[in-house]
Amino acid sequence: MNREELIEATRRQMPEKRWRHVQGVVDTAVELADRFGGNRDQAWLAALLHDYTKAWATDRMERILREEELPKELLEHDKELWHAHVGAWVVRREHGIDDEEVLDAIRYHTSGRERMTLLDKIVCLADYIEPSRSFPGVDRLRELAKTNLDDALLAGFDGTIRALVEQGKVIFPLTVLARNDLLLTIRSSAKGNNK
Ligand SMILES: Nc1ncnc2c1ncn2[C@@H]1O[C@H](COP(=O)(O)OP(=O)(O)O)[C@@H](O)[C@H]1O
Repeated sequence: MNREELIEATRRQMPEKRWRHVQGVVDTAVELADRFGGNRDQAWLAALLHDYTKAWATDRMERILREEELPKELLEHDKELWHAHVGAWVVRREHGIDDEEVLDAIRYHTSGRERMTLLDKIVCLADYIEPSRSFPGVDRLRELAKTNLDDALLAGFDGTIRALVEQGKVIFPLTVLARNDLLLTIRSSAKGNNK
């Protein structure tokens, strides 16, 4: 399958508004890859496929989550988180995507994880700041993203965690682990710079 066919197959999975979001994430992820020394082909592919099953019916995703080798604890958490792992599984199966770094960036684009790779960070941050996103604080993230990937992503996770607490929602713990890990990385690199 060539690039155009993959684009078309992805576009068919979702309504127009979500497709515009995906296009924004693709453009932003490639920009971030150029800015921070990431691989632009992997950034393009992971961003294109990151929301592949986002618009699928919940029961379709649930069936895959239950029947395939996917983390069962997701079933206890917000359904919003399911499409990331299910999407990675589906694009491997349907399109033969076998680049594990790309698949991980898809799997962890919503929750984050500890020790995120550069590609994970690029896709996750692009998802927060692509041009059609509007939420309180998004402009601050865009500003931070001009110079510092980790600072911008940390601010993104902080905002997500804060919003989930304010809404009284259960927090999928990987986001807290991702946030703590980033914070410690930022602090230790600041100490290193002061030596
Ligand atoms: N750790 C978490 N626990 C629970 N819900 C979360 C967590 N992280 C993100 N979410 C929720 O997942 C959703 C992600 O939505 P959105 O960013 O539109 O999806 P996508 O990342 O696929 O583009 C938001 O509703 C957000 O509150």
